[in-house]
Amino acid sequence: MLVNFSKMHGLGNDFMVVDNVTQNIFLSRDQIKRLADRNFGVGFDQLLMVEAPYSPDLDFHYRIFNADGSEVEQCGNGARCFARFVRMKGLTNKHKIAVSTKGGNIVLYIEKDGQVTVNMGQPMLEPKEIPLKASKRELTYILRQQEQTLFVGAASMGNPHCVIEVDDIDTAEVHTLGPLVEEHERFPKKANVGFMQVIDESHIKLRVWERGAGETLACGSGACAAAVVGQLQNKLGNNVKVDLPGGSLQIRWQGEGHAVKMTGPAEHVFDGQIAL
Ligand SMILES: N[C@@H](CCC[C@H](N)C(=O)O)C(=O)O
Repeated sequence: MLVNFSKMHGLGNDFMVVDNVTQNIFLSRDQIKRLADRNFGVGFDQLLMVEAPYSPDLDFHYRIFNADGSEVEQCGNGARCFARFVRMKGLTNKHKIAVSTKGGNIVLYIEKDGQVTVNMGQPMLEPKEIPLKASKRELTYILRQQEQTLFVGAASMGNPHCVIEVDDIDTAEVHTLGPLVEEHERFPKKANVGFMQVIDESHIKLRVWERGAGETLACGSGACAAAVVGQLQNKLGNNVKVDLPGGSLQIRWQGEGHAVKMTGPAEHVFDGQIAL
C-alpha cells in the first residue's frame, strides 16, 4: 500500500497529514507508531487523517492520532494545519471551513495574512466532562503525587488538560512531573499537562507534556486550556499571548458561554509517499 502524505507543522508541533478523501488508507495502531518514529519512520507528534464530512452542514471530518497510536478528540495546531492542507490540495477553496472531530465540531478561518483562526468551541469545565475524578467543579484541584501536593486547574477543549502554574518555565518539571500527571488516576482518560508561567494578564509562557506524545514544541489546545484556566483563576484577561517553545499563539476567550478562539501559523514542510 502506498500512502501519499504531507509533512506540516504548527509552531514545531509536527504532523503527517493524509488525504483520505481521495485515498482509502487504514493504518493500525502499530503502523502509526512506526510511522511516528523519528529514526525509523516519517516522524511526527500527531497523524491527521482528512475524511469526507459526516453531514451536509460540515466540510470535512478529521481524525487525530498521537505518536503512540492512540486516537484522540482534538488538536489545535493540527486544526490550523488541516485548514492549510485542504486548501493546498484543492479539496476546498473556502476561507471558512467547518469540521467535525472526535471531540466535537470546530470552525477554521483562513486569515488574509495566511494565519489560521480556529473557533475551538466552548471549554468544558465540569469534572465529568473533562474527565476528572472530583466531587465538584473547582478553580483549583488538589492532586497528590507521591510526596508532592499539586494545585492544578483543569479543562477540556474536547481533549483533557491539566494546567500547573510555575514560577519559572525553564526549570519546570515537565519531563518528570508531566508523565506522572498524564497518567494520574484522577484523569481516567489521561491528560495533557501544561506548565504555565504568568508574565502579566495578557502574556504567559507555556510548555506542554502531551498525552501520547511527550513534550512538544507547542500545543494549541493546551494554550487554549491554559488561557481558560488562568482567566477563571483571575490571573489573565480575555486576550492572551501564549509563548511556547516553538513560537507564539494568540488566544481570545470572552468567558463562560463563549467559544475559545486561537490564531497562529500553519506551515507545509514537504510532500512524501511511503510504502507500507
Ligand atoms: N498537539 C495538539 C494536541 C494533540 C492531542 C493531545 N496529545 C491529546 O492526547 O489530547 C494540539 O495542538 O492541540
